[in-house]
Amino acid sequence: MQRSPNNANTPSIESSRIAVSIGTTLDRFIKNNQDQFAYASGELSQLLRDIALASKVVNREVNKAGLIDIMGAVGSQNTAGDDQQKLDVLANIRFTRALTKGGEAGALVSEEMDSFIDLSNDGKYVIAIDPLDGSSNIDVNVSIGTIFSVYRRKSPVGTPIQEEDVLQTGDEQVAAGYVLYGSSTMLVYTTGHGVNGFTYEPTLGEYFLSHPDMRMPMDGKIYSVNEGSANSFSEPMKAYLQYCKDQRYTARYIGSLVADFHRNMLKGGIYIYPATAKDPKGKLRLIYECNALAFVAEQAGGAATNGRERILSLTPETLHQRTAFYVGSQKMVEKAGEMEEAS
Ligand SMILES: O=P(O)(O)OC[C@H]1O[C@](O)(COP(=O)(O)O)[C@@H](O)[C@@H]1O
Ligand SMILES: [Mg+2]
Ligand SMILES: [Mg+2]
Repeated sequence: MQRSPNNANTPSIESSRIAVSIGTTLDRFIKNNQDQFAYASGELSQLLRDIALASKVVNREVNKAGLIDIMGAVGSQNTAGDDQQKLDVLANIRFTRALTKGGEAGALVSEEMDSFIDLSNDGKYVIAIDPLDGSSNIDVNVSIGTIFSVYRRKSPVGTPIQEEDVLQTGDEQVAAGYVLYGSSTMLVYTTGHGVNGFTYEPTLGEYFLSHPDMRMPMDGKIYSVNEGSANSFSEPMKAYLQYCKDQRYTARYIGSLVADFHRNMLKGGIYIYPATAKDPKGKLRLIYECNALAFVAEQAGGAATNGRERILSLTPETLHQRTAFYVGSQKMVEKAGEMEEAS
């Protein structure tokens, strides 16, 4: 690690992708890397700031979940048929409000909203969001997250939002990432120029660069699968699970996609939510869960498939479409794919 010439104590990393100092604020990092934002007109970077701001508000509520009345369900269900938790609804309000206020977003797609919102403004971007990921873990104080994808609208600004604007392939994302509300709160994102992670410092109310140029190990020894549904897995999936055990891999499953993904990105591993009897098309949603993490994974040197095809190449047909999801270290995703292909 080089030492920056003008401040011997500040570690700095020079790489072909970025020039940063650990401890750079998110705002400063965005400013310094404006050229990484497609079209570089400031709108996309402002969108990212709006997402960061909303995540700070949600973080504040998550941190005191046991003290304030945001535990439990609200009594309604979302399109996926999940019981909406109070924090699902609250997080959806916070992100919708922040993204609507900014004016850069022209449309919003959310797990917690049946159809997309056309903001009828001059916003050039379409945001797809899972406001609160890992809802089953809210009341038990286990890490949860937020997942977001940003697309550029295709229809002309000032005209109604069309299906083509909200049903884009993952390869068309211009930015994507997640927020992890864990022992610390982190925001991790990519704009197609590598992946960077920022840790939230609550007393200063700022995100600081803590994980520059994140790389996912090519191989790993961790597998994350809900084995409780294993009886209804396909034969190739059962075979891959047995292969993981024969290799003496470690089983780790938090039940919050963002948290399982983040761990495997740092340590090397694979997360799989395959097709099951209960969810024959898989459980996770292509547009606001899988596309974002697939973009981050690939940008960090990992891979993401539905068992056979690249997630980012899939063309969605409906907003809340589900898919089987295999994501993580390249060699592990390839191995699982080979076993699928062999069947
Ligand atoms: O309880 P299961 O079937 O293992 O499913 C857990 C998965 O479902 C999810 O909770 C779905 O996400 P939401 O909480 O946003 O609906 C993922 O975070 C998690 O990986
Ligand atoms: Mg989710
Ligand atoms: Mg959710």
